[in-house]
Amino acid sequence: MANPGQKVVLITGCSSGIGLRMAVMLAKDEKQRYHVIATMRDLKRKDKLVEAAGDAYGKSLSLAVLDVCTDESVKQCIDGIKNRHVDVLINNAGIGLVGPVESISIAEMKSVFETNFFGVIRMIKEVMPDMKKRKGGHIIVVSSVMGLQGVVFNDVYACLAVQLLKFNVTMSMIEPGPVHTEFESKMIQDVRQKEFPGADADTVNYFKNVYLPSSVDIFETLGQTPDDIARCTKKVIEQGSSARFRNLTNPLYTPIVALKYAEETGGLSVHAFYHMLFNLGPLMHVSMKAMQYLTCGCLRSRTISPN
Ligand SMILES: NC(=O)C1=CN([C@@H]2O[C@H](COP(=O)(O)OP(=O)(O)OC[C@H]3O[C@@H](n4cnc5c(N)ncnc54)[C@H](OP(=O)(O)O)[C@@H]3O)[C@@H](O)[C@H]2O)C=CC1
Ligand SMILES: CC1=C(/C=C/C(C)=C/C=C/C(C)=C/C=O)C(C)(C)CCC1
Repeated sequence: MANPGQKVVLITGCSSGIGLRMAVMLAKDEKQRYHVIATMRDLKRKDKLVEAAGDAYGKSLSLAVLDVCTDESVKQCIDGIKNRHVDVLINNAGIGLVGPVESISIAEMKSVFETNFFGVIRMIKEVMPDMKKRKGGHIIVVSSVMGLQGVVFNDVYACLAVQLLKFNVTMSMIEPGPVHTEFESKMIQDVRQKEFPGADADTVNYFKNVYLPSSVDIFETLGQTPDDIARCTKKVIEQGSSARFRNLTNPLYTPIVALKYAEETGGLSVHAFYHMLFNLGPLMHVSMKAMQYLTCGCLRSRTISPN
């Protein structure tokens, strides 16, 4: 149970990766400011978290079952918290899916939306009304640099941020680029097992032999650790109501995002990505470094640095 003065932080998807490291970092806060409710859909996967939490387990860190895809599971978890009081909600649970669109079934795509989109909405619907009543709270969404392309989602989040300001509830997006977690290994394993039915040989070839090696290269050159993302998120929590809405975590990735805003038709980013992927190939990470150099690191200040 939280001590008086401690903020109750609920995190989804804590069995691995970013959620696990956030839970541990906040529970071990040197000033003991947080009580973390680390949730996961299957408690059989708790061992890594319990081990990493050490002494904090059972004190500033407690465990609860929560599957973001089920209304009942979400309700049961929140009802199980004293006064349903959550100060900081961190929506972290999420799954990835790569591959040519024609080879992916609608059911598979729906499962991504069910987790990454409706999972977040489900959590917000359950927790936000109490925050509005209390006139305080912070909702954090671990989104992605890839989310910056998804205008529809961003509109929904932006609208919520404006409305919530009126109730003193802060909304923040954390937008990491590649991070070394199970996300990456699950993606590679998934691709190995699949045959991509419905996609033509050229598409499968570009996907497997051009995109995937480049993607692995990008993870190697730019990849952050889940601790980096946890540190950024801790900073955002500590900024309270002055926290920014968008928080890019990776200064090396900012030039890529900047292209999108530098030229409003989208032509610049489409052609730059095409060139990087199909013409530069193995030299791509050199061009990423060059872009960083050309922007003189001045975009660094536009990120929430983990350091
Ligand atoms: N790694 C990366 O490069 C990046 C990741 N992100 C985002 O960061 C977040 C965390 O991912 P990351 O730590 O990297 O990946 P991991 O695969 O290591 O962790 C994902 C976590 O989400 C959980 N999860 C999946 N489905 C559900 C569900 N229905 N209910 C509750 N929990 C669920 C998983 O639990 P289980 O063990 O039960 O499967 C796991 O604990 C995701 O939202 C992802 O989209 C954003 C940018 C980059
Ligand atoms: C191949 C390739 C790219 C790959 C980017 C990757 C692989 C980003 C991964 C982000 C992740 C994993 C986000 C998770 O939500 C760039 C840099 C766009 C440049 C063009 C070629």
